[in-house]
Amino acid sequence: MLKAFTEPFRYPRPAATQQPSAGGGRRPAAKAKNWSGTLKRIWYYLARRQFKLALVLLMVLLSSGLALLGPYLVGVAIDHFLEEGPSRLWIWFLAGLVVVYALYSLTVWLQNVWMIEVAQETVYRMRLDLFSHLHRLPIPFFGRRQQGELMSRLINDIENVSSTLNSSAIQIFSSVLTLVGTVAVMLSLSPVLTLLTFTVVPLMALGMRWITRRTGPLFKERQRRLGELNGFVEETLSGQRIIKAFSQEQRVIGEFSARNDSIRLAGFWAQTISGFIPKLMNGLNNLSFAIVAGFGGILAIHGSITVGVIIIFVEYARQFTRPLNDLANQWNTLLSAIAGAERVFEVLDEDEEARDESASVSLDRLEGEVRFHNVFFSYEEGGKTLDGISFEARPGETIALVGPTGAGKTTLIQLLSRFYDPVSGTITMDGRDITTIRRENLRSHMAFVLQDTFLFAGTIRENIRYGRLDATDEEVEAAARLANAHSFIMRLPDGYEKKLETGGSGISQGQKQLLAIARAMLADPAILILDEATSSIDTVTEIKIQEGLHRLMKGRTSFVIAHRLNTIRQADRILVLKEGRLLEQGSHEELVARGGFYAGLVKGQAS
Ligand SMILES: Nc1ncnc2c1ncn2[C@@H]1O[C@H](COP(=O)(O)OP(=O)(O)OP(=O)(O)O)[C@@H](O)[C@H]1O
Repeated sequence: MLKAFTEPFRYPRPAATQQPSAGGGRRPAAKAKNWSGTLKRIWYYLARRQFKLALVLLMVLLSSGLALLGPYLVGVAIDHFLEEGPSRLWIWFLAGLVVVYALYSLTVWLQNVWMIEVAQETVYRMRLDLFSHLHRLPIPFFGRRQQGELMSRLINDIENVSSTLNSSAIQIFSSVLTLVGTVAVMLSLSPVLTLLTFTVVPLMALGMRWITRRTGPLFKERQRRLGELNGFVEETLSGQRIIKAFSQEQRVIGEFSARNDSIRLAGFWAQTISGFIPKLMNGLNNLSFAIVAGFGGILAIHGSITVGVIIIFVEYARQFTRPLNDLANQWNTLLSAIAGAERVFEVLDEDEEARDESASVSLDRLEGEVRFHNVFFSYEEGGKTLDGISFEARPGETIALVGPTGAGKTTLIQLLSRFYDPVSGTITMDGRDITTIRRENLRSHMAFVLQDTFLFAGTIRENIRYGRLDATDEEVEAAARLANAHSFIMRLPDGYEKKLETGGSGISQGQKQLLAIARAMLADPAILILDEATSSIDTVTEIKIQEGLHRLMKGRTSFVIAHRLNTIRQADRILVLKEGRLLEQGSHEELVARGGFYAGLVKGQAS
């Protein structure tokens, strides 16, 4: 059976420390800011397409070899014709060159196509892993993170990795190969001229070091700020009503502007400084060209090298600095991709919701008997959010939870659904410790109807069917009838096919509640969690909701966070919580007769 719905409880804001059992603890940030670790993990993804990758590498090898062969042929041809004079061989040299460059283009094209395939597969896996992992993370994790920021990791950071793998990875690899090959051939032709060409290398290395030391942190910072901006945008868009209601538009725009500006600044400096790289490389390239031409000419005059070798060197000097240039250009892209990948792996390293014990069971049926045995719980070390709670709910009973704000009512429910586990004490269902029941199975026996009903973008029918995905249309409508939702649905222009926007804008608060009841009805759970609406709903809808709830609660163990005297009065047992302690429990009459805290509350409400 599927869970009716895990509504967004009002999960409070970040807890500084986690209960270990909550499973939200972060591992030491060893992997973050760890280059080799991050690259290894990217490799782990790439290695899934080993065969294609091997083909790519083969093509890169071939293309790099062909790139070396071209200029070599030209040099050999020049020397040949200078020595032997004009001959018919030129046709063959020309044909050879055409073949070399045609093969070069073919191998480059093939490596690109295959690498795109590998890259797309890699980011597909990464994205899937991250999304699946996000859905296995414990609830406290989401209290600590902004949704938009997480989305930015899922979309922007992975996109960053994708574009780098698509283009830069090959380029970097082929640059290294070309570089090694060029140097090897240069050395074999003229060690002296090679050394002279190398004189620009230390300058290049120094320049690059100076630049990347500055741009690396800037790119990373920009990425981080971009993630935060995403979070901010998401938060302000979802909190539109509150922002408008409190006339905070200008403040929000001001804050956005400041954040936007900080990204602009980080981006400006990162791009400006890294923009020096091509200029620097170009300058040094020209310098090496001049060195080869000048000194090569002198060597040729002295007869220690041929004109052909100079031509080869001029071409190779360019080939030698070009990969360096490419490497330098790709460096920034690589830096930003590694920063992105690190941010993805950082989330992947978050501990998942603690795994179910291997001995955990799945129950087909649950009667709905619930017991708390001396349960203690705290969000933070040393606190006492729940302080020795013990009570029993027999199958089918309605338990009302009352008490002042912050008393621990929501927390008690969170423990029941195992979003958190007690620090000590046990919670049992049908006599079985709930930690021995698989979480998914446990939650599938529960349904939630909360104040703030969350509806997904989709039709009304789809939203009700969320309670049980294999329900037929007839079952969906029957559930809606029982929930008193059918008549309002039929009055809508498209009836059950009416499309709702995310959050269910377009229908009223009361109607949303009726849909939530229908959804829970369809799920047919043994245990119900109800958070009574505090907002005022018109009397007719209110009666409909009460009727619907009444039918829904029949035969199920229901926990109601109650605000209304009516509900409380009808409950089989009322648990009165205050500052985490269970002050009193009993029926309405019993508690009134006792004349304690509850009796005071009732008097207060009555007056
Ligand atoms: N994630 C959290 N981290 C730290 N403290 C929390 C967290 N959630 C709740 N608390 C604290 O635990 C206490 C109990 O909160 P809880 O939400 O259970 O109260 P409640 O009785 O449901 O209140 P209300 O009627 O206002 O919803 C409060 O003091 C609250 O501040």
